[in-house]
Amino acid sequence: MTVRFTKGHGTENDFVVVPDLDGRLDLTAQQVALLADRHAGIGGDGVIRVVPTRLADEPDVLEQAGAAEWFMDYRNADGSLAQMCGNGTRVLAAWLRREGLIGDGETAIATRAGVRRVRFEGEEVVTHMGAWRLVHGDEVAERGADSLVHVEEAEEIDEPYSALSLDLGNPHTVVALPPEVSLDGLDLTRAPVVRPAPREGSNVEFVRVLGPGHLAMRVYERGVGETRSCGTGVCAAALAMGIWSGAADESTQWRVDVPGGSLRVRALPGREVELAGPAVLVADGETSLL
Ligand SMILES: N[C@@H](CCC[C@H](N)C(=O)O)C(=O)O
Repeated sequence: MTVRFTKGHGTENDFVVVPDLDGRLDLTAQQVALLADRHAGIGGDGVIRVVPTRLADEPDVLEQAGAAEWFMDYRNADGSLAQMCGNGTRVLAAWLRREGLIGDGETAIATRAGVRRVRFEGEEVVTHMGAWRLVHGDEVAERGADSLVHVEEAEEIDEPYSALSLDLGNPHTVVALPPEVSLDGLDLTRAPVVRPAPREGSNVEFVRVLGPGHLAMRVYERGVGETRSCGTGVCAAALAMGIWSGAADESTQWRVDVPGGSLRVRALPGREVELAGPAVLVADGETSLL
């Protein structure tokens, strides 16, 4: 079977966008992994199947059909499902606009984490990322943010870093690197170990403060490995920094530099957050699915 695809990226977090406008494409995990394979397939950190929300086969998504015409069916490169992808929402919106399926105004996109609103602002695309929450909220309030979650860079390195777990629709664990540890020097060829182990796994972000409201971040994405950017991860990193400094609930803004570029994060009142950055459509083609 042959499918149409577009390769796109947001700060070099890259995706294979596969339109499924009549909702007939039942992508298996193996097919996704092959599409995402950088040697044997098209290559990407994830695959985005674009499907009308009313044709989605997941009840929680179908419920969003009245609010959002299009569903971002996001899969990680290993074929696993993910609830949300911040960079993916911008690339999907750029693709929908180019295809004439949406206009220039704000659009709503259904995701497994609920509806996300996306708008175009000049060269940038801005996503309202919805509500965020602290995973260990009550304990953080009682015991402070530092001692609850630990991350080891890899299994055999036994110097854990203190971390904070946040839910952005998908799970994140953020480490503020101690000053003596080099962000560039981290070995992210293997998955960092999070303790206690989150039930559904976690994306892990390592962060360094570069200046007021300015961070640098590297990320190990669940279901992928190290990627050059992660939109939900950038939001989690900025918010964690805000929590550690006591400013996450205010209208604070951050610039977060990642290996693939730079993104802007704005904390909104009511524990919501917004992400802004580029979206690039690189190439179009056809490929066969085995
Ligand atoms: N890169 C994405 C997040 C993709 C999903 C993630 N790997 C997960 O499994 O939660 C982003 O830009 O947010």
